[in-house]
Amino acid sequence: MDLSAFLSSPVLWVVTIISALYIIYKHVTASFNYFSNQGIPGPQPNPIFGNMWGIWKANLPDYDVDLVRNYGKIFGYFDGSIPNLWVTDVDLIKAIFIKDFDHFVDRRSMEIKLKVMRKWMTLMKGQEWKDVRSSVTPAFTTGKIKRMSSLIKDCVADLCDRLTSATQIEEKIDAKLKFSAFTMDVIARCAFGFKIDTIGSENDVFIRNARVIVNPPTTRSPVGLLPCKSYKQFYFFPFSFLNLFCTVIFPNFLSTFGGVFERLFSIKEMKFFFNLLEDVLRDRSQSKENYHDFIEIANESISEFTKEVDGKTVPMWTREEIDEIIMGQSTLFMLAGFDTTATTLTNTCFQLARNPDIQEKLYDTVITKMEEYGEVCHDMVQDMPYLEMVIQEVLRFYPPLLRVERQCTKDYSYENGRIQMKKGQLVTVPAYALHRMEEYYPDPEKFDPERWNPENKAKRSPYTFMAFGMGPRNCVGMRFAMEEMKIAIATVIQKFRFFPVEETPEKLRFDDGFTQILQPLHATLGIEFRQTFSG
Ligand code: HEM
Repeated sequence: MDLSAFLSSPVLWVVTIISALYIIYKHVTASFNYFSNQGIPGPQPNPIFGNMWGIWKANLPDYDVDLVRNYGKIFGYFDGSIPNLWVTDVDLIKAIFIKDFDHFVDRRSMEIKLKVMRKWMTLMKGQEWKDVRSSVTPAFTTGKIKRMSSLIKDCVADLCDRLTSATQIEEKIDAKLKFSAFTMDVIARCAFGFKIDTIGSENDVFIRNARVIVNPPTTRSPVGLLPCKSYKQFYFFPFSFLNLFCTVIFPNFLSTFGGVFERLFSIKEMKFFFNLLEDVLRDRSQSKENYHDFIEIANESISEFTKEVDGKTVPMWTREEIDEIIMGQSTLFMLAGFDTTATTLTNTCFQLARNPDIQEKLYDTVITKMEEYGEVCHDMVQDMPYLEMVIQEVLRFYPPLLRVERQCTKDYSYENGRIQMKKGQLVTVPAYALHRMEEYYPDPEKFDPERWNPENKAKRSPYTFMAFGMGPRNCVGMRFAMEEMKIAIATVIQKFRFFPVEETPEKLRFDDGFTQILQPLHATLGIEFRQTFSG
């Protein structure tokens, strides 16, 4: 047989294809004994997709609860070929997130080199993340947040005007829409130094651009996620189909072709916000005015961050780097702080409508504190333990981010080698499922703020609550979010009463799809003005 006949022979083709398939199969399943070799249980993975086949058919919160129920507190899962240890054991959570954090500094993320976005704290890794986080953290101390509280109060006053109009028109509201408009207003004023003139209007240029960025198309169809405006999935927890494909099934794809994907981010809506911030920073460099917003406060804290060079203390960042870090965190503020906060406010009002006794108790505490403080303000909401208990219970019941993730950054051994983790493997704490474990929260489907009174709280490990994550890489905006939510709830509850109407569901349902941020559906609530309110 001559060479060309040999090369075109059907037998050779069949043998080649079978061999190639065998090699691919071996490659994609090579890690599948990673957990079983250590005696760690878990669902059986499939080639290519690991355990992720079919997640788009499931409602993620229920999916996570079922997995934990079926496989226990520590089990192995495969994101494609990447081993991912799911943990709801409090000792192991403590070890990973606090004690041995230096082995778990990063989250899984793609590398972005594009200006501004490369400074998004959620995506950064290693030492660079530590430096940026350390310089931005002082902007979120209680004192600094108190400075921003007057801006939040202005936004709450506008929210109350819009709710008052709603009581006059229909006596019911789409709570998610109303609170989304409010949180967008807060972000515009605090993070962009911008006042939205017509909140809720499609014609407002800020809202129009923001909507594209914060409302990615979530759908059950993987193809529907391809347009890639779904930053949320990218920057937090890679779950869009494209991301699933790239980071999970072919983990090296993004680092190799990351540049192509960067361009997908660089859409005109994102540029609108960069340009806006550039203008604000330019104007402010020549202004002596005080603004009391995040831009001003972050500028102070980042500029004050120093390093040692040749025994001398010098500024850590150049002016250009400071501007880039501010712009990065301000745009991230919108991505990380918009939906999480709007969703929690919506869920709080839903629970208050469904639990009138809790709503009345909260109302009474607000009225009592009003007598002491005269107005809803930073000091008043800091002095309202019951308000804090209600919000904590809402966050337990519905943590807006379903899962908290870390990537192992250097090999790790837990309990003398009982569990071995290799660099690159993932760790997931399924916050929603953790918060529904009977062992930690008896009768978990009961909404009960009393779980958070000092006596009950002291009986529980702090590692059973992961709504804001945990440890040095927890939510940097937690104090800001709590301040915003407390001022909003205390003010709104003092003026309005929420109640269920025909459209109000018995239990909140959440959007299906890949997104890991809970999206409440049909949160229609009745609302009425409180007769007793004299303000
Ligand atoms: C109810 C509101 C919020 C919730 C439930 C929430 C929750 C979370 C969670 C679970 C994480 C991951 C933490 C971890 O990995 O341990 C996180 C990270 C983060 N959040 Fe929030 N968040 C909220 C509001 C905000 C706000 C208002 C901002 C901005 C001011 C913000 C900025 C961030 C940033 C920048 C990170 C990444 C931190 C880092 O990588 O160092 N969040 N958040």
